[in-house]
Amino acid sequence: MSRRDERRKKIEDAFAEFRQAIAGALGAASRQHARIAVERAEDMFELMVRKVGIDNALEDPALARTLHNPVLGDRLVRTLRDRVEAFEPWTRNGPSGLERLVAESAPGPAGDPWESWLGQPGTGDGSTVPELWRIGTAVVGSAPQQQPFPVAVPLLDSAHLHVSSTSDSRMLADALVESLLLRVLSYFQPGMVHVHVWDVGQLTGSLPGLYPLTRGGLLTVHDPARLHELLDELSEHIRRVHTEMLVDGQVSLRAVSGPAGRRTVPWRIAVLFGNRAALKEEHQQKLQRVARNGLACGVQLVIVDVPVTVNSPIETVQFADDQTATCTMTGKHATVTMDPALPRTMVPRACATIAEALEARRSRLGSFADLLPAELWTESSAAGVHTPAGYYDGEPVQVQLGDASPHALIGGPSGSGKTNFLYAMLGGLAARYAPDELELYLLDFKEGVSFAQFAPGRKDPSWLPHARLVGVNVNTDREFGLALLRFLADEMRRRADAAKLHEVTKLEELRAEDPDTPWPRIVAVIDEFQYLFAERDQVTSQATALLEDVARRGRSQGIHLVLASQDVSSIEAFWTKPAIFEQFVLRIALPKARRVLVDVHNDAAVTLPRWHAVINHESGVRQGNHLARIPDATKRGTFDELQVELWRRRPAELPSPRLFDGSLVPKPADLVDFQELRPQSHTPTALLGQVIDVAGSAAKVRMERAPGRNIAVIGSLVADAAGLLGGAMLSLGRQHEPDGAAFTLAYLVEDAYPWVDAVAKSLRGDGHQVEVVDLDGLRPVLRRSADELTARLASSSLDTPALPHYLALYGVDAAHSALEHKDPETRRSGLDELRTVLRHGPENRTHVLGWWRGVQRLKASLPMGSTDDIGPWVAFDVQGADLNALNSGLNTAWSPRPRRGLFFDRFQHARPQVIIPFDLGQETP
Ligand SMILES: Nc1ncnc2c1ncn2[C@@H]1O[C@H](COP(=O)(O)OP(=O)(O)OP(=O)(O)O)[C@@H](O)[C@H]1O
Repeated sequence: MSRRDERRKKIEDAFAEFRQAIAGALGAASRQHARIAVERAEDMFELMVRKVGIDNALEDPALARTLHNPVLGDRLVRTLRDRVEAFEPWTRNGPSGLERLVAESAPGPAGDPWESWLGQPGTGDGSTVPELWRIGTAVVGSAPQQQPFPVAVPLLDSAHLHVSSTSDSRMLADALVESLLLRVLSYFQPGMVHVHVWDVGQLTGSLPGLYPLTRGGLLTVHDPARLHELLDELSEHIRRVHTEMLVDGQVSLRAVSGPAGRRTVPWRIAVLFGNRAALKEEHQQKLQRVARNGLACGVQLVIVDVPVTVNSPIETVQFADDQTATCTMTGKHATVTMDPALPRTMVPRACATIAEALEARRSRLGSFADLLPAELWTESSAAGVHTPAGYYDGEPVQVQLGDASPHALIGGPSGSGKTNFLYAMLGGLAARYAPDELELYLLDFKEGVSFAQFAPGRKDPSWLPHARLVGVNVNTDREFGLALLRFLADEMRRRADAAKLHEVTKLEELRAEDPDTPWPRIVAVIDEFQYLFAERDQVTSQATALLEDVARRGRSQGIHLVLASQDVSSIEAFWTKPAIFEQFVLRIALPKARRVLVDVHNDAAVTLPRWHAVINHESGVRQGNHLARIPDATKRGTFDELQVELWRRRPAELPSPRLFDGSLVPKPADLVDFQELRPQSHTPTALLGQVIDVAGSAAKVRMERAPGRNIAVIGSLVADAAGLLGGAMLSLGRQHEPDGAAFTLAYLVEDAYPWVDAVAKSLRGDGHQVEVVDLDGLRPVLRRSADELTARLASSSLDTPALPHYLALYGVDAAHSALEHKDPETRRSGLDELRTVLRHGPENRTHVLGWWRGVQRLKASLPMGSTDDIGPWVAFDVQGADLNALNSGLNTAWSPRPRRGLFFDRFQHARPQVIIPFDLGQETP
């Protein structure tokens, strides 16, 4: 073989080898390709099956052949196995777990089949609210086993409900809403849920089965053209809840009622049926506002076929044409089948039963006893006090005194029931708050004894443990109102000081910072308060200033005023004092009350039926009106029984309330100040009667060794003067040991003798030396005293202690003519001697306590009419102008009134004060 052939063969072999190699390579590649192609097809198959879901794939006719391709068998098995694995926890626990959960979260009518509850009125009082409400059952279509599980949705405080349907499934949507409403209505006590229905298409027709509820006011059907009215009504309700209930920073009604509290404001469920067309923009906005704020205020929306977007929790149920539904609660993979609709004939019957039960409840509820809590004295007054005072539609209507409504104004003509209202309110409060949480100061200017019940009485020894002061018959003693206001202002300052010390500003904070000190809220009631402002005088101007102070600053110190009046003009006068009036946020108008509410725009009181009241926590504007029927709280077996029960529970150490009865005149021994007098070495104090103050203190004059420490009583009536002089002498007697002082009693008018005699006997009974003289005997007494004093003055023995000597002269002016007579030897008259005693006596412990029957008569006894020697005086039936002659510049506007004296001690007082002289037991002549 030529070298050339040889080379060619090599080349050909090489090519053959190459081709073989190529062929081999190509063959391998195509095999590889075929394998990859099969694998890819299997992957694609698996992907597709997983994507459409194995359950769908199995049912898809287009896939039927592919699924039976043996090549893909493995993948199918793997997918099926994976699905079983993936669903395993769900299959094991899901449906049964949900069953359990729904049973727990949707108890009773919220979740049970209708057979067990439909037709029976509910009993829930709102203290517990089911978290879920059952609507049907669902299955997860993609699950290996189609185990059904219950489906329930959140409602009421938790979420609104949005239902959308197609025209074929709308009936199901209606049935769903009806079932849910009946579940809710049958869960709670009748009256706790009010339903509003609006249907864009029809005035009647939607939810016809619920119509019997309209009878009890539980269902309101709204005009299709007036959606705005319904939405405004709901907004107004939300606003009210915010202003009246969520006043102390709570965020929702649920938070206000607390974990165990009964709901006092009924839920409002508004059902809106649309036609899938969008609402007008204006309605959209209103609806969104209601949706946003409603849940916290017990307003629930159920929106059917109204396209909305709302920015608040909302549950959606979407019906498909095939009558199944999906809902947000279960997600789109679960297919929900609604529970069957409630039996058509039973729904109206069930609703009628609910309405009847409500009516029965309304007629049953509403007595005084219903105002009281199940347990007495359990509430804290830290943030304020509240109580129902009446009923509207069988639901309690609350009154509140707290930061938001600090003070109350009550108005109504005579006989309209103001006193009864006060009893209802005070009963409710006293039953809720223990006496260390709430103190009451009760003052009635009316003649009569409407508050006397609260204090211990002769027949009924019980008293209201919260009452610290009860004032009755104070009609002319306006000073007593002043004293109460002054006491409140002082207490307010004391609280403000304590708050400052703890670096807080409000009572609530002070209580938290200082838990060991009782800081009760104080409610001060003044019935017929207009008497306080009855005259143009100092009492009125002081009362106005004090009232303004307490009204403005009492709010933060837990001091609340409740003022009642039947008098329109007094309330009108109040309007002219806006600084005061504006603080009276709580207004209570009884039938025909005028000017208590905002007059022009709020005439609700005019048409108010008997025994009703408008309770308004918004300064009387119309939107704030709450009508309430007030139970009889004054008949036997109401407040009186409660008081006995509370009295039995009172803490042992609690003192009875101080009773101020304007018709009573105290005996010396009635006053604590008198009881506490003991013999002592320091300056004695004469008690002249009772000051008009909250503590019931005595009017006191310290009998110092100083010029002017005599006491003058001016007036025409012996009873007044004798009560005063006698009380003073008896009180002085208690401060000296027997024989530690000399007492002279001179009756210079006959009428005074019985009093003088009684006082003398009493003093002698205590072991004192008492000299009793008549007109004739006075002169020697004066002479002796004057001589003694002159001698002491001359002998510079001024500092050696003299025996105290008290001369009570009854009717000094009656002795004038006798005293004017001059002694032929000494050329001194009795008057001269009297003047000597008045001038020099006090420094030597000789004090004159004299009664003159007029200012001029008194001045006639004094040298040149100078009143220097008379420090303290008490005037009875003397006009203010005459008194100015005693102390120029005093400018006293004093209108005399029976058994009251005006007391002034220029060394002690800035202005005179009214006192009640003692009753010394003598018949008034
Ligand atoms: N809610 C009520 N239910 C039944 N009776 C009532 C009710 N309210 C008041 N009464 C009765 O009406 C009468 C007058 O009531 P009350 O004394 O409370 O009125 P008032 O406005 O305080 O009148 P006044 O100012 O003249 O004292 C009383 O006999 C009382 O028992």
